[in-house]
Amino acid sequence: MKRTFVVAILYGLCIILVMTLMQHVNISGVIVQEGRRILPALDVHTYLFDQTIIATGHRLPTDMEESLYSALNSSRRLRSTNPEDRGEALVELLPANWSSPEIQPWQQFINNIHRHVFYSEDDPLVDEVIHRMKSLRITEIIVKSWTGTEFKFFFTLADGTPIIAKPMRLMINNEPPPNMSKDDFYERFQSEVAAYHLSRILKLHFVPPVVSRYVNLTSEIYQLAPDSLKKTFLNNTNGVRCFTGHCLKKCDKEHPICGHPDVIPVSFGLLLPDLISNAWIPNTVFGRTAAIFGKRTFCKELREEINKISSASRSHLDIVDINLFDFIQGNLDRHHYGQIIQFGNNSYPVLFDNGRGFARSYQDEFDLLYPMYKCCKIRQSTFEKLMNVYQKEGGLREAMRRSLKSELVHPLLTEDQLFALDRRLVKVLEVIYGCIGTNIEGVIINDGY
Ligand SMILES: Nc1ncnc2c1ncn2[C@@H]1O[C@H](COP(=O)(O)OP(=O)(O)OP(=O)(O)O)[C@@H](O)[C@H]1O
Ligand SMILES: [Mn+2]
Repeated sequence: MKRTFVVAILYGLCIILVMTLMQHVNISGVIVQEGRRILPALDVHTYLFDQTIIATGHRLPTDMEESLYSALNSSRRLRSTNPEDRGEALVELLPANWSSPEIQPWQQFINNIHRHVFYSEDDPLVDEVIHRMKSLRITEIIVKSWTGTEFKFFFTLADGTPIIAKPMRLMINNEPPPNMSKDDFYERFQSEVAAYHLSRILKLHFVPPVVSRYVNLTSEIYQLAPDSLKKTFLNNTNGVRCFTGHCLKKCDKEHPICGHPDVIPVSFGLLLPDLISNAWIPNTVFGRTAAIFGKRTFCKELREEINKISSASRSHLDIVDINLFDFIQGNLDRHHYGQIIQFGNNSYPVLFDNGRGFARSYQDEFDLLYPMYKCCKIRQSTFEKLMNVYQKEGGLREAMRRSLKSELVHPLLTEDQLFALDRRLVKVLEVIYGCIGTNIEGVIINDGY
């Protein structure tokens, strides 16, 4: 009897010991937080990566929030150790005529690109370039032999600013249905503009300036169009002006590009002429290959893939930035990593082609977060930027709404798309929270950028 009692006591003590240990030990390598509400790792995985589970919350639970603020404070100490290195300016690597005194703002913008800083948030030049892109007359329409898949215009504005322009194909509330492949859906000019605003709000400056404008297909396009483009204009029906243009996909009479009746909204992106090379991004980088999910060597393979794209030591953290940027805008179409030729493959990425962002506001593309979830590294400045936006009154959604007010075309996003932004920001922060645990320095990295 006495023996059974002792065994029972010992057994009970063992259970208490194991339970205490479990609170402190990160069994799965994913979540560690003493005394806080924790989801078991397996559930976190399902929660994050099962496409059918969509969080409805736009705020973090209070305990997670507190924990992230405290991680932010600790990580600020990491920051001061390594001041930002801009690297050399592009003007130093361009031919001498780029530094003549008469150059226009768009050329100054290009000159002022640095190896490690595309443009600075407070640079008045950016606003001047944008102002001109919105207001200057189109003086030339160029037909390019390389035009990607869908139709686009190439314009020169009155001060020489080169523009890559995508006309409206669909209203922004026309989202791809659940089972449609991304390649079968149209690009939307609204997404090009909104993605630029998003990059400015998040202060992840890798998207060149893009604005929206109304263009008259008769007076601004037909009058100036080269013959090859003019020939694709269709007969006016009830005054509605349509053309097909030339491109690989959807440039035929079944998919005409039409004005209302001859005015059409268009995105104007600043074209960086002869400055860009494009590296193909393999699927591993987006967590998009199901075969590697859960593989122990995932992060090693990811690093190898990234090294093939860029030799820059910053590139792993750049990829994390790109992925979370694409996750927040719901863009599954990132396939290239733009690099400034003059900097070789050692600089930040330049992200063009956001035409398939803001795609499914009702769905979150968790695959894109897989590399961050799995390798658990994020740049300190990015973490800080995300937290700053999270703390803003009205969140990312209101910041975006305010920013888009400066555009000439409305609406560029729907309410659902604006709401999705905060939901996804919260998801990104949850993944970071899951990574940090007690290992702030191992997860939040200050690489000086
Ligand atoms: N602002 C820019 N400055 C310089 N080059 C650009 C710019 N925007 C796009 N490009 C170049 O033009 C190519 C095609 O543009 P974009 O990717 O937007 O078209 P797309 O029709 O979506 O092409 P794809 O079908 O390949 O996705 C880009 O890969 C890039 O090389
Ligand atoms: Mn594209």
